[in-house]
Amino acid sequence: MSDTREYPIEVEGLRNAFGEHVIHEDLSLKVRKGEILGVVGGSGTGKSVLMRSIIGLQRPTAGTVTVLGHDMLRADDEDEIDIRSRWGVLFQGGALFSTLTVGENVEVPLKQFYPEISDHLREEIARFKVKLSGLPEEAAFKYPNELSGGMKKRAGLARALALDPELLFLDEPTAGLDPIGAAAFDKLTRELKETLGLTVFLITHDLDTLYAICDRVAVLADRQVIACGTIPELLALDHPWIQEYFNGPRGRAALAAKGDPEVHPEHAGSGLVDEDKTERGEGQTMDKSGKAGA
Ligand SMILES: Nc1ncnc2c1ncn2[C@@H]1O[C@H](COP(=O)(O)OP(=O)(O)OP(=O)(O)O)[C@@H](O)[C@H]1O
Repeated sequence: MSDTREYPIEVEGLRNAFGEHVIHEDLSLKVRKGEILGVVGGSGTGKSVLMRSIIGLQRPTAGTVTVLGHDMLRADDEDEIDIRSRWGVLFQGGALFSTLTVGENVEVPLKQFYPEISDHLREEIARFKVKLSGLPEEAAFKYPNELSGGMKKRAGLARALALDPELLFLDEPTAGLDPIGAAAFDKLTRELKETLGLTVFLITHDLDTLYAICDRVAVLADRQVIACGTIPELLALDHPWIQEYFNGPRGRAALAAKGDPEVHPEHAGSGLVDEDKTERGEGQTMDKSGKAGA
């Protein structure tokens, strides 16, 4: 059964370090059910490490990560299998097995999590996911090296969707795609989110993607999520990185392509303040620089 909690992903007080190199310190983030959350930040700020911490590929040195109500750092094997079967991940570059066809790649998680499914049904499901990802059906029989960059991304997406996930993690899905291919991938992501009711954690450097499909954007800097909100909300902050990013020449071009980012009614009230904490009287306020204060 699908999860009904408001925040399927909750990260609190996260610390990640490689030796002396501290990547995250007291980082907190909540992802709302049904949203596409864009995650941005300069190169090396730890966007991928954050994603890896959430999906259990990176063990933090402190903090808690709760996914679909499960404490990821203390989950037993059974819990872990359950949670892993409820998310799909598209890694940078697609991470397809080069010796398997696209269809066989999509079958991998099906075999792993549902070994009892018959070969015939598994192949049918894989072909359906290939089509769902916007590839022609015959792409299921091709090997990754026979595909264009855009097709590889879609093949990776088909595999991420294999288990009908509730959560979808996308690490720079439009990197390396031409603008038309990138826009088509964005549209597909949005459509899939809406039709399948997905919650999407999307790491990107692509401003067009942020404007086109993200409901909110989390900004990583100074080892933390320094702000999280709609683009209009972020634009109201005068943090230097945020201003340079969204109001620099590329940001303005992306904005012009999209039109004025008015606050959508569904975003009203989705402020930068942690509403739950406010209710509990322990709210953080955000000063205009986007820094969380007491
Ligand atoms: N396994 C690892 N061992 C040591 N250092 C690592 C490891 N993984 C990541 N790092 C370091 O952690 C920092 C954050 O890396 P990460 O890949 O999360 O950055 P990012 O924000 O995703 O960057 P980019 O936008 O360039 O992809 C980098 O300095 C990186 O070198």
